Amino acid sequence: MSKNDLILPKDFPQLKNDTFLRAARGEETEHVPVWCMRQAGRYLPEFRESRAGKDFFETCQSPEACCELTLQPLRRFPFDAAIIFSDILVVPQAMGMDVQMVAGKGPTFPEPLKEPEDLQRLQVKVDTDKELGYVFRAITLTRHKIEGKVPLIGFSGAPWTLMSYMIEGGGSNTHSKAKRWLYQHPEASHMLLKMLTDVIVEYLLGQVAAGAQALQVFESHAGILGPAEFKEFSLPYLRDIARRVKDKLKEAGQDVPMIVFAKDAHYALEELSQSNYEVVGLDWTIDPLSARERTGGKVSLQGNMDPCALYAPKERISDIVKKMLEGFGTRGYIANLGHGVYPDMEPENIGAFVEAVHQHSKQMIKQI
Ligand SMILES: Cc1c2[nH]c(c1CCC(=O)O)Cc1[nH]c(c(CCC(=O)O)c1C)Cc1[nH]c(c(CCC(=O)O)c1C)Cc1[nH]c(c(CCC(=O)O)c1C)C2
Repeated sequence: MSKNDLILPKDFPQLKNDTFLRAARGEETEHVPVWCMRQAGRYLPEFRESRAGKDFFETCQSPEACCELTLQPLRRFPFDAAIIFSDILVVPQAMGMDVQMVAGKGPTFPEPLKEPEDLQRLQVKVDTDKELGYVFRAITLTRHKIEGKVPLIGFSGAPWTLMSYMIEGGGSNTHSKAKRWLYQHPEASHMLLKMLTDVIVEYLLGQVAAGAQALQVFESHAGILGPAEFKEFSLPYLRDIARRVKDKLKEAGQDVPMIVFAKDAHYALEELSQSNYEVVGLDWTIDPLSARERTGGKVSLQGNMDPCALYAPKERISDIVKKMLEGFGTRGYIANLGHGVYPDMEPENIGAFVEAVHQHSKQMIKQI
C-alpha cells in the first residue's frame, strides 16, 4: 500500500455514465461519447474568474481549485468524461526543474537543460507521492465531487514532449535545441527519455490509485519528429509506459483504458495502434475513414474535429460532426477535437458540438 492509499478514502460514488469507458474498450454504446481536450479552459468566463490573479502552478497545486476547474465544463455541457485540471509540466518540476507560467509567453524554464552534463541536476528517483501528491489529492477529491456523473481521466505528457520543453525552456516552433540533442547526443537523449519514462509510469499508477478511471498520454510534439526519429525516440517509450502501467495494474487486479495522443504523427498510425493502448487519439489532419482502415479495428479511435470548426455557425458544426461520425462509425469511437479548445471560442458552440455528437450518433445507432 502506498502512502497515497493511506491518506485518501476511496468510497467513490457509483459511476452513472460509463459510455466513454465502454467505447474505449470497443463495446456497444447508446450514443457516441464526447469530451474535449482543454474543456476546462479560458474560453469559459467562470474559468477566467476562478484563475484571475492566481499563479498557474499554484492553482495546479491546490486540489480544491483543480477540482472546481475540472467540474466547471460539466455544469454547462453533457460531456461523457472529465479530465483532471493540471499540466504536463508538473513532471519536470517534480524532477527538480523550475517552471513558471509567464503571462503572454506561456510556460518558461529559467534554466533549461543545455548540455548532457545538465542531466545531473535532475532528480533520478522521484518520490511521486511526495512531489506530485497534490495531483493525486486533486483526483481523489474530484472523484468524490463529480458524484459518478462521468469518468475522470488522468494524464501525463510523453517523454519526448517533456524532453523538448526541458531543453527548449518553453514553447518553440522548430524545437531545434531539443532536436540537436537527438542528433548530437543520442545516448544522453535516451538517458533522459528513460528517466522521464520511469517517473511517468509511477505518476500514472499514482493517478489510478488516487481514482483516475482512464489515462491519456500526450505526445504533443510528435509532429516535429520524422518517422525514423519518432520510431527511435518516441514510440519505444510510449509502448514501455503502457506495458509497464498495465502490467502493474493487472497485478493489483485493476484495468483502466489508456489513450495515446501523438499529435501530427499520422505516419505512425499503424505502429500506434499496436502499442498497448486501447485508444489512439487523432488530430484533424487524418481522414476518419483512412484512420479506421489503417488501424484495422485493433483499437478505438478518438478525435478529430478541427478545433477551428468551432468558429463555424452551429448548423455547419452539426454537418461536420455528422460527416465525422459517418467516417469513424459509431462503435469503438470517442468524439473529440483534434487538439484543445482555444481561449477565444464561443462556449455555445462547444455545446452545439456535444449536442450534435449525441443526436446524430443516437440516430445512427438506432438504424443499425
Ligand atoms: C488551461 C491551461 C492548461 N495549461 C495551460 C493552460 C493555459 C493557461 C491558463 O489558463 O492560465 C498552460 C500551458 N501548458 C502548456 C502550454 C503550451 C505551451 C507551448 O508549447 O507553447 C500552455 C499554454 C503545455 C501543455 N499542457 C498540456 C499539454 C498537452 C496537450 C496539448 O498538446 O495542448 C501541453 C503541450 C496539457 C494540459 N494543460 C492543461 C490541461 C487541463 C485539462 C483540460 O484539458 O481541460 C491539460 C490536459 C491546462
